[in-house]
Amino acid sequence: MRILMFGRTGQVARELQRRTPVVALGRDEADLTDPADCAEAVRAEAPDVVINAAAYTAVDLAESDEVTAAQVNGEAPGAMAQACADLGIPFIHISTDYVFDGSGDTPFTPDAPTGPLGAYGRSKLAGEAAVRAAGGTHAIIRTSWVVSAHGKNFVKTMLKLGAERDRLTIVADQVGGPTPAADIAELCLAAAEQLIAAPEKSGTYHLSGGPDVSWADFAREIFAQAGIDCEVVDIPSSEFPTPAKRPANSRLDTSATEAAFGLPRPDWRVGLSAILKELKAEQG
Ligand SMILES: NC(=O)C1=CN([C@@H]2O[C@H](COP(=O)(O)OP(=O)(O)OC[C@H]3O[C@@H](n4cnc5c(N)ncnc54)[C@H](OP(=O)(O)O)[C@@H]3O)[C@@H](O)[C@H]2O)C=CC1
Ligand SMILES: Cc1cn([C@H]2C[C@H](O)[C@@H](COP(=O)(O)OP(=O)(O)O[C@H]3O[C@@H](C)C(=O)[C@@H](O)[C@H]3O)O2)c(=O)[nH]c1=O
Ligand SMILES: [Mg+2]
Repeated sequence: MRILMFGRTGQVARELQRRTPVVALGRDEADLTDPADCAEAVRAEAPDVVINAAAYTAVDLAESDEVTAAQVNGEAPGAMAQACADLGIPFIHISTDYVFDGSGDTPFTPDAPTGPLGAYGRSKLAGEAAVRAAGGTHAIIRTSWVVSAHGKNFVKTMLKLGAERDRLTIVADQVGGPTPAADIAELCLAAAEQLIAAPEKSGTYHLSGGPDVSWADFAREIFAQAGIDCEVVDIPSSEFPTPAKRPANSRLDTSATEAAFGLPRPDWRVGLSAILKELKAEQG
């Protein structure tokens, strides 16, 4: 299976490259602010499958830079998907829990109504629509709270802040599933393989780690596993003002993913322990 991937340095992009040979296009080879260039890259490589692991992920920055977010997260995936549809190859795309409005307290199923609260979520929702509109074989994998040993994520932030401070205030009224980038990479590869053989599996799927947890409780588990002595104090989102509003309920129903691809919902506490081990090994 010859895989072309957009993204090289991101969390999911790195985990994919650890698992299998891929042609990975970094920003220098394909800039997602130039959607036509991305489509041309697909046609030039003519692979068996394309995975898009690149995105504009700066949630707060997107509020004041929505034009760029819309190009990178909306138009570029649409152009990639159209090029894939023209070639008759599957397109694997990653989306987010932030397409939902965060209402209620039950997990969102893939067909639940969307309603993004901010510019990042709107741009990702536009990307989903463009991928579907291209009409080709595709998997849109919505995930949440991505963590890994590399790049920017909540685990890395907590390890840094926890070493500097003996007390942190963390929001406790946003609940979701932390998801190791490694598990997303596994699902992308399973989906790529299976969509080639069974294009009728095209559709939108959810993957998040379990159990669902608040950011505050996630921080507590990070400190417990890392052996860091830092008190976590629960606060409401109103006490942590940010440019972008985040959904209170980020729970994703992953049952259809398990049924279609045979991958069980990952336990993020196991993934977290692997991430901490990897970081420790790197520090020597
Ligand atoms: N991070 C998270 O918590 C979540 C992420 N997701 C989704 O998962 C997917 C993977 O996310 P993740 O691995 O965390 O992302 P990262 O933020 O770790 O990496 C993003 C990647 O996109 C690249 N990129 C950004 N802008 C451009 C551009 N204009 N042209 C080319 N490349 C660009 C970055 O390149 P460079 O290094 O050069 O900046 C980087 O390689 C994305 O679709 C994201 O929306 C979904 C839910 C949660
Ligand atoms: C650093 C810090 C954060 N927080 C809160 C802010 C926020 O609600 C929560 C997590 O902060 P982050 O900045 O990591 O969150 P954020 O960047 O919004 O993470 C999101 O990224 C995008 C790309 C996604 O698609 C989402 O699934 C989600 O992972 O923790 C505190 O309450 N106290 C703190 O000291
Ligand atoms: Mg962030």
